[in-house]
Amino acid sequence: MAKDKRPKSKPATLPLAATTPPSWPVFKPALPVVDLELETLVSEKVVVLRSFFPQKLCRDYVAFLRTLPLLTTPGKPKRGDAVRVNDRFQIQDHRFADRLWSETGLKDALLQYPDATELWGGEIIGLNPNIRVYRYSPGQFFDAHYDDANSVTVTTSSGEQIPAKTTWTLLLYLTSAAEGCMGGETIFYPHDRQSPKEAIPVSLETGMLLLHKHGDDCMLHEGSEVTAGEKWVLRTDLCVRK
Ligand SMILES: O=C(O)CCC(=O)C(=O)O
Ligand SMILES: [Fe+2]
Repeated sequence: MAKDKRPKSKPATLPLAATTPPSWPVFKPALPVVDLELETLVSEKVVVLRSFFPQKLCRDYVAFLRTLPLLTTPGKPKRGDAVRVNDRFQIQDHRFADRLWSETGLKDALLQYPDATELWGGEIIGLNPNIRVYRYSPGQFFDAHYDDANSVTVTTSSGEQIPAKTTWTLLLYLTSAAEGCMGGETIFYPHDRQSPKEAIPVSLETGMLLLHKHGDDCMLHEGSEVTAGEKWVLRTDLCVRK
């Protein structure tokens, strides 16, 4: 199958992953700070929630994330993997995934969507416990690739473990031009080729959460090169019951 040869965003290999969840800062002020409204950028493929995190909370998060042991991605990827040059931290943390899901207004905002089950690819139950933090400094980028759907277990706040699969990628931008970060747009290519004419760039916006459909319906996309400042992103995925 041709699709299997597509460059993928690969999970970091396990020996590089941290094992003790960090003490993520509390969500202060209490979230959400605005009425969360889904804005569609590409029909059925890319949506955003602006001001998901207020600017102050983003600042607190970046200050905290700086203290984590981020690892620079080795330059040369394995065949079939996308070139990703950034610093990252990865942790399995179902408690933080659940906080992001149920203590921020995210769950309610996504469930409110009129055709929620159809749009999200099933019954949404939470976020992927595989939490990733990216820092891109000037010259760093994430080359064009597709994100895979994965099988995961979602642990709810009551401790229930639910077999799930990921359907959409979640990116939370913690910096933007407002903090001096230039470049770093997430760029989507609807026709499987990196054509500048067809590019749909999404500019960084501090506190904006972006969701894009992944798996078989994933659009080719890249994190373009950062040219000044730092781009900080939290990454997880939306999960549906399997
Ligand atoms: O950093 C970005 O803008 C894109 C990140 C991405 O594509 C990924 O995490 O798979
Ligand atoms: Fe991606």
